[in-house]
Amino acid sequence: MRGFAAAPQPVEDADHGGSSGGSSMIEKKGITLRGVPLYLDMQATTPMDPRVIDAMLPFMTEQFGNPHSRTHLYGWESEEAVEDARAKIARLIGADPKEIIFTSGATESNNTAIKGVAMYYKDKKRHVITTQTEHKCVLDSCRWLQQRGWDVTYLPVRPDGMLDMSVLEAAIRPDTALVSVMAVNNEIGVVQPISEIGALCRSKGVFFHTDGAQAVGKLPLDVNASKIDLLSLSGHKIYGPKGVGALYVRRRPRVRMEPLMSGGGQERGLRSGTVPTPLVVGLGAACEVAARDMQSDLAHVRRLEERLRTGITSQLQGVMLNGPSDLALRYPGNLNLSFAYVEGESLIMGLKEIAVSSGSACTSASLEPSYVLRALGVEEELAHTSIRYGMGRFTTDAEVDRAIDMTVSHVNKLREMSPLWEMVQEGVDIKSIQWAQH
Ligand SMILES: Cc1ncc(COP(=O)(O)O)c(C=O)c1O
Ligand code: FES
Repeated sequence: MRGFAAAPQPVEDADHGGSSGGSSMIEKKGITLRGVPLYLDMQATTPMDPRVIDAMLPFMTEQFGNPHSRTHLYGWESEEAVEDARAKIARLIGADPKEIIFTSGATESNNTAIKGVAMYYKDKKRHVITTQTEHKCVLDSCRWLQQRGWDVTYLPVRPDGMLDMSVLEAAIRPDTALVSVMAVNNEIGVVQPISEIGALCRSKGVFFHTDGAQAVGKLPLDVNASKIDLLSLSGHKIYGPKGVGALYVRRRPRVRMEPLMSGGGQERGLRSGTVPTPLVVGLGAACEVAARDMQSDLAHVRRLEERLRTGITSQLQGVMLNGPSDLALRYPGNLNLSFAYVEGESLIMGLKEIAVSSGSACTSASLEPSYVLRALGVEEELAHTSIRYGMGRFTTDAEVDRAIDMTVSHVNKLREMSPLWEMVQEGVDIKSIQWAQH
């Protein structure tokens, strides 16, 4: 991680001549690690930027007032800080501050947008459209509606993860209330054609919601230019705190919705509950920094992605990219690769010294590999050996180089033990083999 003291420092392992003396063993969940793993999982969460922590601290100490207290200075200064944060979030996405609702994160924003809009318009419109590759919280919110009598269309995507505009257009009906399509996919980084979707939805009189958890603060996004009616964002994906997010709700043309939370009527009645000043201030600071640093952050992850991808593919055959290869269509901080001729579980277990995410089911309770990769048509074996490398603002060249070394040496080691790999080396066409059924 570069530059900042608060960012977690990787512990170099002895094999790579590290200087930080990280030979101490860590025992966790039955796995022995040689030190703190190298963190390349920025889609899961990001470390807080020290500038964000600095902004938050006063609101966890002296300035602890309830922002809704109207009768004293403690309340007034908290309210001022909350409104300042709201303006910073609005500025990042080209919105009016009045259109920003604070929530606990993108999960709540997505639930509120989808269920809230569908319930408000339920008498006239009972159809919702989304895609098969959305985040679980979007898919589950849609299932929730289905169980209560709504009709939901889950659109397929192309093999690179992109939504086909003609498929979307054909799915829109007179009773469609909402289209929900994420801006950037969390597993494969594909960037959906948000402006085209917005224009189509506006022309058909359908509201357009986008889950911007992986996009806001990382790629330029403007709610008016892209005709977005509702947008979800999350603090902890953009170097801000966990447990806070926001929902943008358009005022003109006005989007109406039922609140999911009953109570004191805060946030224009759409989200009752005391607004958590320190978290909201942190989100505001994260958005301000993101707006300022977006171009340099992007250039940084573009360079790292190129280094990582070419570093791995120049040394290994049989590596498949999941998602678009065109970097105009993929957020470069996300590189998702599948490794042929290795066994999924051994690959994941062997790479425990790098904190990455996997499309394999080894890491979860389900036995199915990633539904996102399956929706792209990735073969089951390759879905099992997929690794998502997530890079960000604080990722360094040295970390990427270690990830390349570890990946290459581990994949080579597994392939040396693989009879399948031996056959491939000998020129046998694996697909032509009749495997014994059992
Ligand atoms: C695309 C996407 N949507 C929603 C979420 C949920 O965000 P939060 O953790 O803020 O609830 C995530 C995070 O995993 C995500 O990647
Ligand atoms: S690799 Fe573990 S379940 Fe597929």
